Amino acid sequence: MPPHVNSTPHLPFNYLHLFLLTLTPCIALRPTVIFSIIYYWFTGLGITAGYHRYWSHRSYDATPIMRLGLMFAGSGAFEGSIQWWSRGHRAHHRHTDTDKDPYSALKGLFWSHIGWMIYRQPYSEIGYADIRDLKADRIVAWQHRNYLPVAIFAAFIFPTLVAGFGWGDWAGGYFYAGVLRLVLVHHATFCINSLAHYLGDTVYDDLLTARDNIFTALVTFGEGYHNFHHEFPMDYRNAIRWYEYDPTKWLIRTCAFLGLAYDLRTFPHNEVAKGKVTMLEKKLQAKKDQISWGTPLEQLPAYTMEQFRREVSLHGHSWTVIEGAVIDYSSFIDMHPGGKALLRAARGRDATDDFNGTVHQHRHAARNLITSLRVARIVCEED
Ligand code: HEM
Repeated sequence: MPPHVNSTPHLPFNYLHLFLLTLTPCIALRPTVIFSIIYYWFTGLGITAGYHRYWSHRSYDATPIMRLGLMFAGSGAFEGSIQWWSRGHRAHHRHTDTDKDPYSALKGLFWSHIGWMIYRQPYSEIGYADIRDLKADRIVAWQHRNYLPVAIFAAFIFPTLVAGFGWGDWAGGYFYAGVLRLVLVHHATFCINSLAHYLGDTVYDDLLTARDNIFTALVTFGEGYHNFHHEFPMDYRNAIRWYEYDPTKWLIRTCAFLGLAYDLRTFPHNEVAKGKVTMLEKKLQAKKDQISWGTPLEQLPAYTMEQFRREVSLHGHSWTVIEGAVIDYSSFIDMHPGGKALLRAARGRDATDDFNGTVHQHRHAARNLITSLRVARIVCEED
């Protein structure tokens, strides 16, 4: 082998070089990237914990310092003033899925995500929502009056100043922590109106489009348990179990621990359970409706015991009586696990006791089967 030929495979220098070159901007931008991620969460949670769960739904109380923080954070998401946003949101809850709902999911995914902001519905067409409490809130009123400068400062100037003065990355601060972060926060929070009304289960109520879904929760700072939220909007949680993904709830809990938030409202557990069971019953009923359970007993012809016996002896029917119902076992006798003889012996008489344990304690399969074999019902002589 010639001396210059190396048999060990190696990464060609130019590829390695290229790889390191690609990494360089990331390494140089690292503080900006980290800051952008933090600012993304800060402003996103400003919408979910502030605009949404605090001001729109009053699901907890907060100290003035926390309210100021939430106002600043929410302003950085550039989604309108608290007053404007909460008014629309309250209308959305009150008039969900109707023409008065500003972001009705029934108008399509695009409309509920972003269309409602592009093609603005006239203000007068949006349903009424009481916002007197918001108008009386000094922080809300101040932010509403000064919205544009406050939002421009929180969304663009502040992140630019932090990255600029902090580590000299003025352009990165503006672009990554300002513009790009804003676009991402917008779409994440817009998903609450769009995806959260499309994906997932109707765990508590199926009268509305709102749905519970873990994927939507991951995208929306925990607002994806939306069926629960529409059912119990005054609850500070969207996901009720502590471990279920709802960072907004975790933030509020942490703030309560630090003394910044208090009076966290939760809907009584028993009532939440009722909601869930009601829906389970509904789903179960829908499943039951797909199965034939035979003719309902009250719709079958009525015989007295005397008439029943006469019918059997006159026409030779293979009929027996079990729990007040006349059962025609002719189509089943060849398959009866207890054999033909016992069924023949039950012909023309009330075999309820035999069926219920004297001879054999029948289980669900037999009980379900007799609903399809019923041909009449037994009534007392006087009836
Ligand atoms: C006409 C209505 C009846 C139906 C639809 C029916 C149906 C069935 C079914 C599905 C089983 C097997 C599952 C279970 O044990 O629950 C079974 C078992 C049995 N049935 Fe019935 N049955 C009827 C009436 C009766 C009567 C009137 C007697 C007795 C007088 C009887 C005696 C038995 C016995 C002894 C077994 C147990 C068989 C074994 O496991 O070896 N069955 N029946």
